[in-house]
Amino acid sequence: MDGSSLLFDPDEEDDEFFYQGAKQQYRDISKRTNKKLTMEFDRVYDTDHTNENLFQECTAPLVDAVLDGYNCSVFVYGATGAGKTFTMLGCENCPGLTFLTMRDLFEKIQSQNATRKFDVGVSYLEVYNEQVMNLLTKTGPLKLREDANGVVVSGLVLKPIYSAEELLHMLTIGNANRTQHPTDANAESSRSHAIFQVHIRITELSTGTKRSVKLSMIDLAGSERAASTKGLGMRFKEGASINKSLLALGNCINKLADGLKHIPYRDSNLTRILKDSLGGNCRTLMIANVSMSSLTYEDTYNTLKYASRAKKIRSVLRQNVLKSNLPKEFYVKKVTELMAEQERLLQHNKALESKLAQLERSASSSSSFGGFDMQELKPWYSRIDAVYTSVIKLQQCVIGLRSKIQTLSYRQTLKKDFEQLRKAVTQDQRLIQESPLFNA
Ligand SMILES: Nc1ncnc2c1ncn2[C@@H]1O[C@H](COP(=O)(O)OP(=O)(O)OP(=O)(O)O)[C@@H](O)[C@H]1O
Repeated sequence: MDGSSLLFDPDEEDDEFFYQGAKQQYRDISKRTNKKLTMEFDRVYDTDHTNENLFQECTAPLVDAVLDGYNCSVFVYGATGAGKTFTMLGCENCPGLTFLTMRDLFEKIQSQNATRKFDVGVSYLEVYNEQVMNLLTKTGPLKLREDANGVVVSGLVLKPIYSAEELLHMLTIGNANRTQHPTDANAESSRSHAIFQVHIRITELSTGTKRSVKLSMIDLAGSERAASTKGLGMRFKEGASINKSLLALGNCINKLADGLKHIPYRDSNLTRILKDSLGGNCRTLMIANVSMSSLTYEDTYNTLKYASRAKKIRSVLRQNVLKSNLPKEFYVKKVTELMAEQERLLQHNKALESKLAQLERSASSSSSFGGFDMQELKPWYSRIDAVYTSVIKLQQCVIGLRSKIQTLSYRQTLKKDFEQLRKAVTQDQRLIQESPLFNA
């Protein structure tokens, strides 16, 4: 309909039927009434839009967020044949979101090389029939386990990457290993969920601060009704497994949207792996692919319903900062600098205050406010406010740094005590060994 709303199942334009010049009102009782549902989304793209449009508006901002230290995930969801893989991978003339996003990521990394160090590693997994496989090495099934950092894939080794070309090469290898089988709905149907992840460790060269972030691109297998794909045997098992994991995903989305505490991530390996992309510390973009075909009417309706529910999920984001190994001297220097800055601002503030007092004095003695009108005074007031705000911020910073120094001093004292204790013990041991009693 427009850039952010969509009309599902609109009224069809019926040919009007006239009898003897009069329009006839009729209703086909065998026909289901149209749902005519208007749905609101952050953005709706129609058939004129390209993957490049999607990249510019949706995933380019995520690359900036990743480089600012936030985990981000993009996943495509929809009925089989609706265009999920096309959105993610595209074709030669119309590259998909993964290619465009990775190229942008590496360009931005290159432009920041002077001030930051980047260590990049990738993994490419597929969940096929509930089994987790490594698409880069064609190995598996891999086990999932949970630790303090969340769900971990046992035995998964990240492949270090040094250029955008290498990264795209890995993507090609993984795609070639992905499980695909023809269905009636799609000749090249992806029968597994594919999860491409780029893990980046960012080190700020000036401060040594480290951040570890993750960008995940997830191409889900298509939802399908068994009847619509006429799957038999293995294909039926595949379809059932896909639907089971998508059902588990739908349940998690519903519960997260309702703000519930217990989310059944453990119901499938797909939801276990996506745990931090759905409800964790992650900015998540969900792309719902829908087709205009009436063959996928129910699937399209379900996809849109899930997308509407997913829009309600709110997560709390934290920047991923790892501890920095900075010496105590760094903090001492920083405090000294901040205190000098604070002193300068205080002096500046005093000067502004006395200027203001002078103006107020002349204002009280004359109606013209000492030659200034109120409009001229306003900027001075806001400058004073701004200086006060800066002073307060600096004071908070100084307090934080002082407490860090105290902790470091305390640690140093403990270290010294420990050292003395160790020496004393060594000496005692030596005395014992040298004693005649010990040698007897
Ligand atoms: N925007 C598009 N422009 C041109 N071709 C498209 C577009 N979207 C999809 N297609 C074509 O439609 C077919 C099905 O698309 P695709 O494989 O991406 O569907 P899918 O949702 O990933 O399906 P499945 O879940 O079965 O894997 C492919 O041949 C693809 O090239």
